[in-house]
Amino acid sequence: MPELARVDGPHMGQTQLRAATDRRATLIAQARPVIDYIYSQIRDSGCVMLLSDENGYLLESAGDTDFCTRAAQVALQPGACWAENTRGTNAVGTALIEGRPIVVNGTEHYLRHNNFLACAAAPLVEPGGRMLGVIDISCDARRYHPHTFGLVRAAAQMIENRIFELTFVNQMKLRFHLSSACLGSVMEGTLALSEDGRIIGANRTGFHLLGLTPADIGERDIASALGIGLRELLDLNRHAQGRPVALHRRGSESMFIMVEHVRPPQFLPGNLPAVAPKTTTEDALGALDTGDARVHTAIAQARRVLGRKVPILLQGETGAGKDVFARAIHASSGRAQKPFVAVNCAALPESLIESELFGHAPGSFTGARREGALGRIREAHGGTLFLDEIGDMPLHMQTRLLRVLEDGYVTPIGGKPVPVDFLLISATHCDLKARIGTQEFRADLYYRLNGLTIALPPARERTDLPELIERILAREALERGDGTQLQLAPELAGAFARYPWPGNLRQLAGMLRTACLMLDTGDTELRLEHLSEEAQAELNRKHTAPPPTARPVTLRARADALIGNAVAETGGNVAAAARKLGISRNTLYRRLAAGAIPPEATKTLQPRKLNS
Ligand SMILES: Nc1ncnc2c1ncn2[C@@H]1O[C@H](COP(=O)(O)OP(=O)(O)OP(=O)(O)O)[C@@H](O)[C@H]1O
Repeated sequence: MPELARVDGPHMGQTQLRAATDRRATLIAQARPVIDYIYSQIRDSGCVMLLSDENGYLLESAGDTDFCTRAAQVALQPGACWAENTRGTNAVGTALIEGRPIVVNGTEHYLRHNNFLACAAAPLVEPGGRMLGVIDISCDARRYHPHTFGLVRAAAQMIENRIFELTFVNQMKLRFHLSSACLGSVMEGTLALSEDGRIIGANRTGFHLLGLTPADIGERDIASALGIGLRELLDLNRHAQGRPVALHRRGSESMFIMVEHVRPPQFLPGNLPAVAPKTTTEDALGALDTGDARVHTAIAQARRVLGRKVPILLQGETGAGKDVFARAIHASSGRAQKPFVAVNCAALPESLIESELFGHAPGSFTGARREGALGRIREAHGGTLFLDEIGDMPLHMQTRLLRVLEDGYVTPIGGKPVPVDFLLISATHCDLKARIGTQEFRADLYYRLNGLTIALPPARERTDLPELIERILAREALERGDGTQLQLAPELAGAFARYPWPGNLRQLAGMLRTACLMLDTGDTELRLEHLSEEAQAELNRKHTAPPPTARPVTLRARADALIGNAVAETGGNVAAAARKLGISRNTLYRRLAAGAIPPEATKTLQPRKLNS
């Protein structure tokens, strides 16, 4: 029998434990209901159920008082570390190391004083393959029943499935199993699919049933995995009207499938649907609920995590309202009285971003402020940190940010680590997964930011433009000081309905603001003539049908053409072109750098402007 090594491994104090649980808020929020449910089935059988983090620190427990008292004597309780390198072979630590479910019974424990335990544990892995922690059921070795191993594996699968659903809440999902009875159960395989049928995520059963590996995610499409294309799959599913469909595969067993395809209602130019009834909720998030189904879903998602420290990733095109949405989350949360600190990662020069974000100690480097600087992260302490354009954060800053998010401490340049507490909301207009693929963005940071992804629709797809316009006009009227409700003339309303709004709500709000300024005193109707000449031409250009073309025109090509026109028309003045398009200069620079520029406009651009 091995000698008794260290009786006590590392143990966190109450404050550290609180900080550690705050950092794993998403994991705990998804694990807690499962722990409560499974424990309710095994209560009074002399056991404890435990959740550990990815380092083996126990975070949560639910157990029978008598057994918990015995377990506490060997530190089997929240705060203690059960990593294999501190306590030798044990279920939590060994499951972490081996990455598979395991039972460690009685004398199989390395430490003699743990030999009275029987522990079954299963690792928890997030959709991207990163280890999140372990779920464990421990009891007295004399009372161990093999069923416990099945229970703990089922619990792990339930938790992983919950995390999967949260991660891909807005994506099309394919649910499948070899048995139709397993569809809708914890055993079903699930794939998250992009609109063009690429596999962007899979749960554990999904990987197993289709023989996928993490390297397939983002690479393979549904046709290569299941032998049926997306269109065919959707057709089959439509005909099945909610019933499972049997898919006969050559050389493999038949599979039962169901597609969950939540497609938002489309904005039909010139045919505005009726506006949904106004919300009666008066809080900041409720005020954004102006009748669009996708925005309504986004608000409902945000509400679900209000009050919990779940990092939120806002996704949407430039000007779609991410900043406004982030502020509304903050204002509706319990942190509303604390600071809301917004940082535009694309706007910060790379040389300043480190001290701006993390702060610096007095006199820590040449050029530093003598009194030092707190840094934006610490300024957000107690409140919300909003990292806009997170996709543009330099890689080495991503590493530092990841550390802050993992440790809950920020280390100013030349200073010591300081604990920080903030709700993190980040926003991006770009496809972070694609940036992970090109190694411009860290996958582990992506998963850390993405406790919940909320997608905001572009203006052209919103079904509530009339309502939004009404709100913006009401605000303008208030600012004018007369409070009279302004209206759009039918001709202008029609032009707005047909226009695709490349600059999204920013462009819409900008146009309305200019028009309001042009109104004569006493006039309450906005007409085309109140818009700038540029805006009128822009709206008119969209009235005319695009010239017939042999090749299909992609959205990207249309956007590039608009950008090219704007740059050409402003004689290469990037700031003016960005204003005209209603997008930020940074976005314009990015698109120009990506080649969104016709040769004739290139001649007019001055290099200084591109680099400024
Ligand atoms: N719900 C809304 N109601 C009315 N106006 C809105 C709304 N959301 C956004 N806007 C208008 O659009 C402008 C741009 O919004 P916001 O800055 O939130 O967009 P964004 O997605 O963060 O853009 P970027 O990616 O460029 O930072 C706002 O200043 C406001 O005028």
